[in-house]
Amino acid sequence: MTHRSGFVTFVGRPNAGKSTLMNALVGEKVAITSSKPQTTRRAIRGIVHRPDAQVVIVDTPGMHKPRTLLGKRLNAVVQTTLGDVDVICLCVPANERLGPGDRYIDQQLEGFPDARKVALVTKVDVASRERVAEQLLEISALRDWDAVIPISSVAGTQLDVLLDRLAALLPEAPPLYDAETSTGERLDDRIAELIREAALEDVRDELPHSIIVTVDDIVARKGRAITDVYANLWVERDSQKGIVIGHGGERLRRIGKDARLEIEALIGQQVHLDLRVKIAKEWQGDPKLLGRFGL
Ligand SMILES: Nc1nc2c(ncn2[C@@H]2O[C@H](COP(=O)(O)OP(=O)(O)OP(=O)(O)O)[C@@H](O)[C@H]2O)c(=O)[nH]1
Repeated sequence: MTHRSGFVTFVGRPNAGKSTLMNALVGEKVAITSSKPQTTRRAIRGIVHRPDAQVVIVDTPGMHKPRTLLGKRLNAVVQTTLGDVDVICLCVPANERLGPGDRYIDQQLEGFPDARKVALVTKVDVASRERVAEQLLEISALRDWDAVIPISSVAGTQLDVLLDRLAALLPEAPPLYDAETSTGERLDDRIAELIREAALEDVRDELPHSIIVTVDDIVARKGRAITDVYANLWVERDSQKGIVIGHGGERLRRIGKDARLEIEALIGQQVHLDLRVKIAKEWQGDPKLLGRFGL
């Protein structure tokens, strides 16, 4: 049997469902997701193992016109990723009309002539059959795709069809990762992301973009099945600190508890989470701070 392996990435507007799709294909939460746009900040790898193929999925931030230095850096992450992959899938949600944002991203794909290109109409579970059909026609008109596939990550619709197509588009090569590996992410980065996810779901408006999480230390307690995690949740301004902490510390406790449960599920052990809220003044526009945060 021939074995294929290679890299696939999903591009699309913020909130198109890219991270959710990667998790559904990998079968594990390797990327956090949220209803807030621009959740993904790094190129996160998730690995799908099959007997005949290994599909390495690189999740990228959503592509958009940048407004901050952070936005510019996120776009740069996307550009670098696209230059390195075998297949690029453009994701367009079925429940939103194809717009200038999608066309802009489609045009960007011209810069990567060597990659195979697939169009995905996502979230078909929340659109009528007519709408899905319409969207398939519109996206088909954009270019000569290697495949056009309607899918739903939430309902699990056509994910097997998608994986078959992706595997077939990859070059013949031996596996790149060993069979146990589901992600290229480090444990501290995964934990920081789980804390950020818990915080994102709990705050409104522009605050999600201002939040970043760092992990100082992960320490297994001697002789006990419990791990101490020391983490910081950074915001940009004093007023935001108050919002995250909440009335009498209520919101921070809730975020901490939600995050702790997710971290426990990840490491399979009881966790004590020490979470501090700190201020990194206007970090989204500060090159030094962005560098310190690894962005
Ligand atoms: N109904 C439905 N909702 C979905 C589906 N896929 C994703 N979503 C929802 O759409 C929202 C955005 O999903 P994400 O996977 O975070 O989107 P993304 O494209 O990675 O977003 P960015 O990180 O902002 O680029 C979340 O609330 C998901 O639950 C789907 O197949 N069906």
